[in-house]
Amino acid sequence: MAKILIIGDGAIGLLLAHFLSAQHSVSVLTRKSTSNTRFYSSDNSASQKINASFISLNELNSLPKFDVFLFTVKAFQVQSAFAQIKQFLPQHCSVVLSHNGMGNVEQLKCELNEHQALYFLTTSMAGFKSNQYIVQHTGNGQSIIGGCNNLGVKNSKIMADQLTAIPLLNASMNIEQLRFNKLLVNIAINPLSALHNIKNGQLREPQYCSIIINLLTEACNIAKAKNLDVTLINALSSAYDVMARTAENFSSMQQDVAHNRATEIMAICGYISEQGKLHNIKTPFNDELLAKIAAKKSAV
Ligand SMILES: NC(=O)C1=CN([C@@H]2O[C@H](COP(=O)(O)OP(=O)(O)OC[C@H]3O[C@@H](n4cnc5c(N)ncnc54)[C@H](OP(=O)(O)O)[C@@H]3O)[C@@H](O)[C@H]2O)C=CC1
Ligand SMILES: CC(C)(CO)C(=O)C(=O)O
Repeated sequence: MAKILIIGDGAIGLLLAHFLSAQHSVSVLTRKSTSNTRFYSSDNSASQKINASFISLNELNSLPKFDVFLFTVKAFQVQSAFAQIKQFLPQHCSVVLSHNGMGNVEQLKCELNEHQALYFLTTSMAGFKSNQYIVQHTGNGQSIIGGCNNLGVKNSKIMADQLTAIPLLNASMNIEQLRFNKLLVNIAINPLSALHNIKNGQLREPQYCSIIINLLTEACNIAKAKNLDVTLINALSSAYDVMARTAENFSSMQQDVAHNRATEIMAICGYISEQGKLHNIKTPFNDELLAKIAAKKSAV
């Protein structure tokens, strides 16, 4: 049984707390009340109490050391959350990041020692919070974990076994490729659904076809420059497949914009724009969408 600290009690943090607490001792770092009970709810069954301790930052000093630190905050919150937690990392531990979009891994790699393994967890499970203390589990999907530094790559299978309470979890030796594949889906769906205030399935209408092709063409040019194995036809096919499977859902970015919250646009189209500058590749469609979504709410 590992001692796991989940940083962030959002939808994904609560879903993972629910599943992992079946096999491990789980604490969840929250900025909200620590005394309220949190609940997990799914379509077919009654709500269940999440069997984890909810703690605030100033309680961390007095707790025994954790083995695993799992960051389930938004992409643009990782650096500040990590800065708060760094002093509590033991010499030997595992750090796991889980968010949509790119970024953060290179910065965190430099902050960890050779005994601190770094992993990335991508997940297609879906949930939302119906209030501050209840998570609704709305979709079952695969989760994949892969190592991001030497120790993480070496131990990725062991880590997947340790976190096997997460449904449909597998290990990958090429997590960067998988992250990029997920990025392509998010580029095709998130900003356009947010801009036009529509459900994912509505993006299959013909008027969105050319912009989706242009956005993904730019992203594929970046992937090639990074020697990743990506083709436009596969990127389009995955994006339209997810649109069909999540046709009735609003994307996370649509929900962020609708609730006037900061979005993850910098880690999605912003990443393509930034990499375009680095590799001298033009990315006008991603640049334009980045500007339009950033104008709605500053993400940083
Ligand atoms: N929800 C989903 O179905 C899916 C989400 N994802 C991705 O997973 C990531 C998390 O998503 P989601 O759970 O929906 O996002 P939320 O915004 O619901 O959760 C993030 C949580 O982190 C908390 N937080 C941020 N910074 C800190 C900090 N320094 N210390 C403590 N808590 C902190 C926030 O607290 P506060 O409320 O106080 O700001 C918030 O509760 C995102 O990248 C998302 O794109 C991926 C697949 C599916
Ligand atoms: C896969 C997709 C697009 C599902 O809505 C998603 O990851 C999101 O909304 O952020």
